[in-house]
Amino acid sequence: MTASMPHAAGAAAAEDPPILQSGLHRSRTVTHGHAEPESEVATMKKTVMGIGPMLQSLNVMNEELRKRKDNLLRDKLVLEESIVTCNKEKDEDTTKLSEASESLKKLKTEHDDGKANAQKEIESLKQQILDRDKAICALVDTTKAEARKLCGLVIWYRIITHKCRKTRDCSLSSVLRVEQTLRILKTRPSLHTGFQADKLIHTTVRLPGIFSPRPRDFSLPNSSWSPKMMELYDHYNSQCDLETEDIESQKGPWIRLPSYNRILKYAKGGVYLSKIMQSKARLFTRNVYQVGASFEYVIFLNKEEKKCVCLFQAGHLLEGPPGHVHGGAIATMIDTVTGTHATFLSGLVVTANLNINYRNAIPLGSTVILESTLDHIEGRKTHINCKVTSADGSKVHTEATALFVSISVSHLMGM
Ligand SMILES: CCCCCCCC/C=C\CCCCCCCC(=O)SCCNC(=O)CCNC(=O)[C@H](O)C(C)(C)COP(=O)(O)OP(=O)(O)OC[C@H]1O[C@@H](n2cnc3c(N)ncnc32)[C@H](O)[C@@H]1OP(=O)(O)O
Repeated sequence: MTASMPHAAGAAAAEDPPILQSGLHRSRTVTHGHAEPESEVATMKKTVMGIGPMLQSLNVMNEELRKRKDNLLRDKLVLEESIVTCNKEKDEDTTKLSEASESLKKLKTEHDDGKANAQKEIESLKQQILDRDKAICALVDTTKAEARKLCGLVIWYRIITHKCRKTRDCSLSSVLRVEQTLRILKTRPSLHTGFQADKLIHTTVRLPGIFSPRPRDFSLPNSSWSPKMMELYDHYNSQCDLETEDIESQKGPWIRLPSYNRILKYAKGGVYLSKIMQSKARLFTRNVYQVGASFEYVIFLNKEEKKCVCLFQAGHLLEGPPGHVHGGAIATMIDTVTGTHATFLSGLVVTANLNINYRNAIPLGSTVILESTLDHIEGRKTHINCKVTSADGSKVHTEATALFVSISVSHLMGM
């Protein structure tokens, strides 16, 4: 029994708090050691008295721990709840994502289908354009005779109507002749390009008297031209061969280009162009009858040097900054001269790009020279340079580069 005592005491010591342990230990020692009992009791009492506050603090600690445990349990519950909510949201998001990717897939399919359809439409339109071009080429190239006949009829019709107007000949035979021509023209196969005999006749009939078969040539000198302008004109004009109907017979280096439609014949391929494009409209620069008021100019072409020179005198209608020429009017002249030049070099063209540097303002009424030179031709593109200088060449007013792109007749008709 005694042998097992220390073991039991040791086990109790392991479970009890340290102060309690030391008190018990001492009482055991006292019992076994036969020490003075009274003092030992007093010590024991003291020890027991000390245990009370210790137990109290232990209770407080215990309470705190319990509270912490409760809090942790509550937090755990909250976390569990939010995990459930998160999982729910995650599920919802996954569903939404799959729905979105589904609709995206649908949209993509629709887009691809639309694109394929558009591509098909583009192809078919391209084909239509090609067919239209082919039809025009067929007419222009293979049935020239037919087209010429058509043009001949138009011209004939114009002459008859003009004669009738002039002589006030309203006789039955004249009316019948006109009617008959009209009928023939209307039965001609019209191209799918807006180039319709009907329209042509309509335009011709309704043109006012000023558009006579002999239009005024605005490139000829008039009373508004300054002495400088006249001097320069004489200089270039003296180097021109006389203009004749047959361009092949013009042997001089310079040609003075008349202002009206007939100049188309000088363009590359223009002899035929001038026949199928019977427009009587003029460049807007030639639409002011009051001499000296707006664009007074003449263009000379040098076939050998492949360049153009334009003598230009700006009138008061072209005022921009006080006393000076408007930049747009200068741009117009540059476009006109380089455009004419490019037409001569490359046939039917349109301006694709025009870059202008205005260096010095041009005084109204002064004479300037626009010199247009070929930079290079690259496929459909004709690059032209242009310089505007004072009449004596001492001052550079403007410098420009222009790009012209060759177009087909059908492009022009469809523009
Ligand atoms: C001299 C003696 C002979 C006398 C003859 C006298 C006859 C007198 C008769 C008349 C005188 C004329 C005097 C007046 C002149 C006035 C002219 C005007 O004011 S014209 C109206 C304003 N211009 C337009 O309205 C064009 C509108 N634009 C178009 O129609 C097109 O955009 C066009 C034709 C320019 C191009 O279209 P696409 O589809 O046919 O060709 P894409 O492939 O786009 O271009 C072809 C090449 O050109 C380039 N290009 C096109 N536009 C460009 C740009 N703006 N800048 C740079 N490059 C461009 C491209 O990059 C392409 O080059 P890559 O073949 O690839 O090397």
